[in-house]
Amino acid sequence: MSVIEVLDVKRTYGKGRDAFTAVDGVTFQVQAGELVSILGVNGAGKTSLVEVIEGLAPASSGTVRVLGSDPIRQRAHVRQHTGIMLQEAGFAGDLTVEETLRMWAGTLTNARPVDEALELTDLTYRANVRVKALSGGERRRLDLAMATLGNPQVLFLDEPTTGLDPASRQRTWELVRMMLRGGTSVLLTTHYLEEAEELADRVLMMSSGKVVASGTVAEVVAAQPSIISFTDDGKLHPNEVELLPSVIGDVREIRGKIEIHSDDLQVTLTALLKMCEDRDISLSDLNARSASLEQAFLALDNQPAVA
Ligand SMILES: Nc1ncnc2c1ncn2[C@@H]1O[C@H](COP(=O)(O)OP(=O)(O)OP(=O)(O)O)[C@@H](O)[C@H]1O
Repeated sequence: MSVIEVLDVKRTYGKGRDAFTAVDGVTFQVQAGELVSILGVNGAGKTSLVEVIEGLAPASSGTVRVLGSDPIRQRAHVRQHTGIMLQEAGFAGDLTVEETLRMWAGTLTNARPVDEALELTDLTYRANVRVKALSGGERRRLDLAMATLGNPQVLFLDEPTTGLDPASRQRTWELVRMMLRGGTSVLLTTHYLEEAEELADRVLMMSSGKVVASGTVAEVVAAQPSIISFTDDGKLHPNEVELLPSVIGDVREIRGKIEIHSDDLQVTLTALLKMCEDRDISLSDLNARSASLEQAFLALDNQPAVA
């Protein structure tokens, strides 16, 4: 049994002529210990979908099961095993960080020690500070400490690292990986594509309420070309560059820099370097990179739905 099962879910706002379908027939599953990341431009329908899975709003049609239960009708059972980190959490500003965590721990059946939660989110040194005095990033870390305090089987993370410095972001990713190793299933929404590349077992790209691509990062990125760019001081003719093996599309010149796309990075790069070696041409600013999730994201947005 999947931990999260979403079957043909639709969510429509308003009625009649004003009706607007924000989620339009989405189906997917999340297995135990798996992290699935939902990606999409602003307004794609991510929050509208995740709210339904969290049991915060009903679907207009379709079914959702979390740990085999309906997240609205069997809310008590589902909530007991779920951690939710929303974009904006409402904390009592006058409580300290530690008091906030202790109060929350008191409501949970399987809470980790508060000291451990502080340590894992790097908040030990802020334990006695009132919540209203925390910086934005520290507040975000407190959100994460609260969401993971009960060792949940299912964890919802909505933009968990927005506003975090690079070191705190790494710590957050470590904590998420630790939860995954412990068997927690995670549903992550993020605009930070490197975060999805780092953490996601599978990604789900949404556009206009529909899923337009899904699979592992490697699968979603596979259709995109690799990119090689360099400066050659005009020694190579665009035609001969275009004829290198596995080059696809036109050769582009951007501010004196040549950019080529390849569907086999190793083959094209080897041939390019051989040609330069034979003719004693030195390339400056040489850069070669495989396709990124960001490239796939930009290419896939506005494409017709596949699921
Ligand atoms: N209460 C509402 N009433 C009417 N339309 C809504 C409502 N909430 C959201 N929408 C619309 O539904 C669409 C999807 O919104 P949603 O917030 O789910 O997108 P999102 O992918 O989470 O965007 P973002 O990345 O900006 O958070 C948007 O066009 C939005 O304007």
